[in-house]
Amino acid sequence: MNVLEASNISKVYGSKRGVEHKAIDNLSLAIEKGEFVGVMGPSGSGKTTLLNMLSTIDRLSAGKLTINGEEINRLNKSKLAKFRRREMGFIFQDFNLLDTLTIEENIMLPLTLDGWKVKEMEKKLAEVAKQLGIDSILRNRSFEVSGGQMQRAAIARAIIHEPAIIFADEPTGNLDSKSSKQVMNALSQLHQHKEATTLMVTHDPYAASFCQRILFIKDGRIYNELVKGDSRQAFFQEILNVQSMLGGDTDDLQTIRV
Ligand SMILES: Nc1ncnc2c1ncn2[C@@H]1O[C@H](COP(=O)(O)OP(=O)(O)OP(=O)(O)O)[C@@H](O)[C@H]1O
Repeated sequence: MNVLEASNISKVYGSKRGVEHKAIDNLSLAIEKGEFVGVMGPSGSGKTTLLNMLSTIDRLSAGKLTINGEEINRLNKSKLAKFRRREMGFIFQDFNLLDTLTIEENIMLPLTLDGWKVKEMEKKLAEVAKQLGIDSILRNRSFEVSGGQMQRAAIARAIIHEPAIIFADEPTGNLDSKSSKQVMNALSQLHQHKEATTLMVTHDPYAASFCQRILFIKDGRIYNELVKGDSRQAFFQEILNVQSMLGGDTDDLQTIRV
């Protein structure tokens, strides 16, 4: 079953001089339930635009987007806001935790906004905190814990309401290699044991090697697709090969830490 289906979607940006720029060009993709899909591509290829379109933050210029059976274009503003809150989880590069709240208050935020009972929230909190190995920091504030712990708390917040799909934007972008490994292990565990469906945009080939499938974007179109076999190390090498064919971010090639 497909959780997300995008058919012939495009995004056109206007410019000050009236010249239009097609950042996403007639692109189609589908994500099955439980899949962990990565999106990679050189700078300016359209990754952020695609993520914003698929996560309903940006409207499509053309095409059709269906998530969990719901055609997004047909939802009005308030229904879309509710749909996004219930059916989507977000993980950002800079964690986006509120530092006036404790870690546990941050994690429970999606449930608080949805009016859950305290007992039920606490039960769910205990479950996700255990999964992500952050039980011991729940009473701390975000500035009292490490980057890796902050990101694992952000993952807990993204999954606590069991959304249909999780969107992750460069989740390891602000982390050292040890924390990146913990965060990517946590995400792939969720994918393996909880059937969480995830779309992750990343420049980091190491992080991407935890995905099941990578879509490479160039000039707003899908340039190539890689599917992981049995070995993450071999997949990592294949990702590097496609990246070098695509050109662009030479910095990415320095992230060799299989
Ligand atoms: N709001 C906007 N208005 C006009 N053009 C835009 C806008 N946002 C992005 N673009 C253009 O669309 C193209 C795709 O940009 P996008 O940010 O999606 O690329 P990206 O692959 O995420 O890049 P990076 O890896 O550097 O973040 C670029 O040419 C960019 O200049």
